[in-house]
Amino acid sequence: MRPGALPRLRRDILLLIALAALYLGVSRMVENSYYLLMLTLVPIWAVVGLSWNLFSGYVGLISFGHAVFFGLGAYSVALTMNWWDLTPWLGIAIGAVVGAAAAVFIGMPTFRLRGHYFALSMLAFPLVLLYVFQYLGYQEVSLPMKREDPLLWLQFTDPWGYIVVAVALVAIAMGISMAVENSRFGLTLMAIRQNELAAEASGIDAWRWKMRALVLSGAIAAAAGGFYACILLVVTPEAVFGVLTSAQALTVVLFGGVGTVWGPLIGSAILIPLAETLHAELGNIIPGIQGVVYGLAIILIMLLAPEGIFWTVRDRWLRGQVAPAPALRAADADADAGAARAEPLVPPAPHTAAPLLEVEGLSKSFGGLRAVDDVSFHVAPGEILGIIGPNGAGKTTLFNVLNGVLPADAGHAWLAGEPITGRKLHAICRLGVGRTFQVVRSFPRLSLLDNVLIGAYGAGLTGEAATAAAAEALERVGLLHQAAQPAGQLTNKGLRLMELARALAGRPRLLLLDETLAGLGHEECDEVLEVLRRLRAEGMTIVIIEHTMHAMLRLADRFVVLDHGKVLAEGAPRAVVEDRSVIEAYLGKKWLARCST
Ligand SMILES: Nc1ncnc2c1ncn2[C@@H]1O[C@H](COP(=O)(O)OP(=O)(O)OP(=O)(O)O)[C@@H](O)[C@H]1O
Repeated sequence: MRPGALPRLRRDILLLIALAALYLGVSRMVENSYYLLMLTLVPIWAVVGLSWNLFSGYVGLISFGHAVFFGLGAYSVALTMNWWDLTPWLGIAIGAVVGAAAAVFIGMPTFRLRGHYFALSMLAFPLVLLYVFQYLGYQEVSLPMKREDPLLWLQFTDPWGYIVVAVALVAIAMGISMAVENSRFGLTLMAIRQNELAAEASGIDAWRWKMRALVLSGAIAAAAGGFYACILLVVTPEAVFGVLTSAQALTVVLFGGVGTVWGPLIGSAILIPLAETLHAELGNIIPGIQGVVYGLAIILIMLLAPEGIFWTVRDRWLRGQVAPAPALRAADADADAGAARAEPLVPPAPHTAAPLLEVEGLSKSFGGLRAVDDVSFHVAPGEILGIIGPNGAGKTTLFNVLNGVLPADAGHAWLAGEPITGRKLHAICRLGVGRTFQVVRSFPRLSLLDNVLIGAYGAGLTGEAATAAAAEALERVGLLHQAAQPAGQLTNKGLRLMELARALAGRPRLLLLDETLAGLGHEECDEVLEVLRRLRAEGMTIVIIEHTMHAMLRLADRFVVLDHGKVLAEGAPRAVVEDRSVIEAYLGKKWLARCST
């Protein structure tokens, strides 16, 4: 569980129980059968919305095709009842398994796609299944009437029975969503949504987590579809695989609030009654009025509250309130973690003459441009190596190849003898390569502590051990007192130190720092240098790209100079900055004049 999650979870569960009791109480008083049906549909669409939110809301990949899971669930119940006389309870369970399996098949080819390409590809799956089920002759599958045992066959004479089951279903889906949101799972998904590359560079296997989210989401949507079949008693491809089904799932979440358990509930509670009531009153005059309601809802929400009602209301509520007190002290977290965290945050430098990082003949081209050209160097344990060179020399590309953001065209690199080239970004991080970026990659909506926790999770830590590692990393960079602050509110210095802490929480053996001092004032620069020196004193090995030469001269043990992708010079800092070729290619005549005075 995430730090500080328990009180929030308790409060949310109590609120959920109160709302469920209120809903059941109010619906008990309703007698009109159409409105009873509407009151059954509200929780069902909330469940579908929750399932959509579990994937698209947290991961950030918009799905236009959740009808595929819903439809498979509906057909699972209808067909298993017809073929094998199975109770819908079993049919719903089978549907959930089918939905989860479908998620794996859908996720495998589509996770390569980004943004609207992913969204459009998802649209194809329910459309394909719609025609497949029509072709197979399942245009209209009725559920056999079984009135003898209403609870077993989910065929109630009192329509309120359906509402009770629907509320139970939404409570389960909410429980699952709350558990996800307050756990490592949810935090990891939110990090992937806010900055996938940063999450990967922190050791998170984004593909695997996305797949887990889609499997869970598919299973829940299918369960909702299964119960929907029990209410309608007839399943047709258009009703369950149709575009309106996916649109409804998406709309209730966008309207209520994306990335929160309450969003789908709010969206469903407002939009379903609105659409159904208008349909009942005006359906004869304006056929398809529901589609109009959902379309208008999307337009309105995009204009007035783009993140949904929940976030707009919450942000207004919180505006002007004082930021919460610091979440924890590192010492407390350490005590909590007990024996769970045995390894130190900065591993002692090995007593060996062998290099920690070896790079041999590394090359990377973009079309005809050789950004990194046959680069070789090594870094000793505990050393700080400065990579310098003019703009466009290939420094960042070198880092990108070293930590797996880009594949190398040629050459190899080893970390403590283990090959790292050819491995994936998160795998290289797990081997012990921590990275910060030239343009800071934070998770802006998450607190500082949560940002750094991602680094600990990426290293495979969980629970108290992860919290302790994150708190210790924040303490090392001097940010523990701001642990509860959202990263989006940090200054440039704060963000750069946060990235450093996130890399440290993953217990790296080697840190790759890309222009960590960029944009900092003199005093801020000194503060960050002090943090880096302390890390070096503890044995951390660092490779740092930096243009601020006066800082580099005070920090680095050795320089490698890159120019046009090639190593131009290498050696002790003083010798390198007095090298004529380096002065001509990078430092300039002003530097020479300054050195000679
Ligand atoms: N994804 C890319 N696609 C095409 N060209 C790229 C890409 N990334 C970098 N380049 C080019 O490769 C060269 C090296 O870029 P790189 O960012 O590695 O240089 P750098 O030394 O880090 O520069 P700076 O000091 O300005 O950050 C540049 O000419 C750049 O335009």
